[in-house]
Amino acid sequence: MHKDCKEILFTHDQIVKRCEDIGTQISEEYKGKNVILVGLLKGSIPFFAELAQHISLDVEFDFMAVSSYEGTESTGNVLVKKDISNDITGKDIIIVEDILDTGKTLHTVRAMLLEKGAASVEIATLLNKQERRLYPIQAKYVGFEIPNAFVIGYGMDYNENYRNLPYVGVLKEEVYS
Ligand SMILES: O=P(O)(O)OC[C@H]1O[C@H](OP(=O)(O)OP(=O)(O)O)[C@H](O)[C@@H]1O
Ligand code: HPA
Ligand SMILES: [Mg+2]
Repeated sequence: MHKDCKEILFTHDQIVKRCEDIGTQISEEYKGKNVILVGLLKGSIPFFAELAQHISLDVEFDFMAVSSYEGTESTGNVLVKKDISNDITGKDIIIVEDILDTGKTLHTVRAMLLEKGAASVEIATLLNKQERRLYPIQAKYVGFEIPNAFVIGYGMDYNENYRNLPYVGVLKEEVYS
């Protein structure tokens, strides 16, 4: 375990198993539809890559780069650094995200994709931190519910570090306090 990690919440094996479950569910629920998976960079990369391999449908990939966090706090400004590149008019979108925390990011991005003419926009998130929610937004697919702690690994960072850890863990408070 990394020295800055207080405890491991979910191992790599547990995450892969949830990706299998969610991938199977999506494959059944979207049968016959043209789905576009929209990954939010950077945090979603490992979850996106694993989940996509368990979806047995023809799917398109697209990506947005959005960020709003400095350290452990949201700035409240969702900055779009890269927008999607495909036409999504009339398409069924699943946003693939690492974590749903205050909900500001997904609330903002979902509205943007609907504004561009998507037929439907649902959310698949690896983690849901319900206790911190400030915006009315819900994920259709959730890997795991987590308590109110700052987590790292499997794509998630603190000041751009720890994204490459193969597990999800809690960051030691002494690292950021
Ligand atoms: O629900 P919220 O409070 O909006 O928090 C969730 C968002 O915060 C993180 O992104 P971040 O801004 O850190 O960008 P990153 O993916 O590049 O790390 C995370 O990847 C989510 O997109
Ligand atoms: O707990 C978190 N960890 C990493 N990034 C985040 N973005 C929102 N919440 C978190
Ligand atoms: Mg981040």
